[in-house]
Amino acid sequence: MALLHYVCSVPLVRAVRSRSRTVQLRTVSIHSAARPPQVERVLLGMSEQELQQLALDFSQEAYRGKQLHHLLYKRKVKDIQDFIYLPQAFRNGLQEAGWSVGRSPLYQAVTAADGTIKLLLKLEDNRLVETVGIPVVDEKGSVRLTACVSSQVGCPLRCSFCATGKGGYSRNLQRHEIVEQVLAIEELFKRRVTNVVFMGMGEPMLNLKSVLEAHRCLNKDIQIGQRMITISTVGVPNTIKKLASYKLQSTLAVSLHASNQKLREMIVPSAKSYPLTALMKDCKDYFLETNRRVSFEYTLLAGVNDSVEHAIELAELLHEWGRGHHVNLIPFNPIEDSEYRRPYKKAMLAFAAALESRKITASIRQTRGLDASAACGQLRNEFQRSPLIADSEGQQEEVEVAIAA
Ligand SMILES: C[S@@+](CC[C@H](N)C(=O)[O-])C[C@H]1O[C@@H](n2cnc3c(N)ncnc32)[C@H](O)[C@@H]1O
Ligand code: SF4
Repeated sequence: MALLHYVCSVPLVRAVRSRSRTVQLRTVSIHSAARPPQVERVLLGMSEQELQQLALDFSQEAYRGKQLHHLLYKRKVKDIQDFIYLPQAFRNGLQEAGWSVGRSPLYQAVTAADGTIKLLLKLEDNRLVETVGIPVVDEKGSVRLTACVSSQVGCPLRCSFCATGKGGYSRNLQRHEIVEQVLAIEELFKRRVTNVVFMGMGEPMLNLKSVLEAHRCLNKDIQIGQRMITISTVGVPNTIKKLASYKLQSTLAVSLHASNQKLREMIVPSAKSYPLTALMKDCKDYFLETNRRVSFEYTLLAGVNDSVEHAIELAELLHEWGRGHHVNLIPFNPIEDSEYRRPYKKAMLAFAAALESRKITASIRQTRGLDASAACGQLRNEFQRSPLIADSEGQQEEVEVAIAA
C-alpha cells in the first residue's frame, strides 16, 4: 500500500455510535443527524439550463451559462477565479454573492497493488468521505474505470459485516458531494470514468433526492450512460417503487445476503422492517416496470449463509422470476472486530454451481483493492482510526438515528 498524497491535516469531525437503533417501521426518518453545510450556492450539480438562468440573473448573456457548464464539467475547473472565459465582473459577482464551485480538497489517496485507488475528500464541514477508483482492463485490452461512490458519510443501517455500518453515521451527502467524487477520480487517474456504482459509504435510498440529482448530473452533464450506473441498496421500504417510477436505465442492485427472513434479520438489522417477501415483490415490480434486470448482491460469510442448502433456498426465492435477475456473490472482505470469515473458494464455487444448476445466473465478484482497505464494505474505519486523525482535535458529535414507524 503506497501513500500517494497527504494533503493536509485538519480537524476531523468524527461520528460516534448512534444511541437508538432500528425499531418497527414503515417509513424511514432520520432525526438529529448532522446537517450538511449550506449548499444552495454551489455550481457543481447544476444543469445547463440552471446555469444559463444564473448567468441571466447576473445580467450576463445566456451563453455565459453554457460556458460555465463547459468550465465545470469539461474543463473541471475548481475555482471561480479560474473561469478564464468569463468576465472578471461576473466572476467577482458570483463570489461576492457566496457562490462556489463545490469541489473539496483531496485529503489522502491510497493505492492498492491491483491499481485500485481509495480517495478521501475533505468536505466543507471537515467531514471526510471515501470514494474508490477501480481500473479494469477487459479481454480486448480497453480500460474501464469504475467509480465506487458514497452517498452518505457513514451509514445508519449497521449491517453486521460492513465497516461503514460499524463506523456510525454523520449525514447525507449533497448532490455536488457525490458528483465531485467522480471528478476527483477522473483527475487522479487522468482518464474518464466509464462506470459508477453507488456502493461506497452509505445507503443511497436514505438519500434518494440527492442521489437522483447526482445521477442526472453524471448522466446529462458528465455524460456517463445511465446503463453504466448502478444504485445499490440493502432495501428501504417504499423507495424501490419510487425509483422504478423514474424508469431509469440504470441497474438496481439489491443487497440480499440471505435466503430467508430469519437469517437476513441476523445479518442485516434493518430487514426487520422490510420482510423478504415484500422486498422481493418490490424488486419484481421494478423489473416489470423498467425491464431492467435486478442484480442481487450476496456477501458470502463462512458458516453463516454459504451452504449449498442456502443456495437452493435462494434459487427457490428467485425461481419464478425467469430472466429478470442476476446474483453477484461477494466474498466477505475482512473488517476489524468481526468474527465473520471469508468462505473457502471450494464453498463459493459449490454455492455458485448450485444456483447455476437451477438456472439462476450467478458470478463470484473479484475482490479489488483489498490491501488498501478499498474493497466493498471496508470504507471508513481505516481512516477513522488513522493516528493522524486520532491525534486531531475534531469535535465529537452524538448522532441519533431513529427509524420510525
Ligand atoms: C457498502 S454497501 C453500500 C450500498 C448499500 N448500502 C448496500 O448495502 O447495498 C455496497 C456493497 O458492499 C457490500 N459489503 C458491505 N460490507 C462488506 C464486506 N465486509 N465484504 C464484502 N462486501 C461487503 C454490501 O453488502 C453491498 O452489497
Ligand atoms: S452494507 Fe450498505 S446498508 Fe449495510 S451498513 Fe454497509 S453501507 Fe449501510
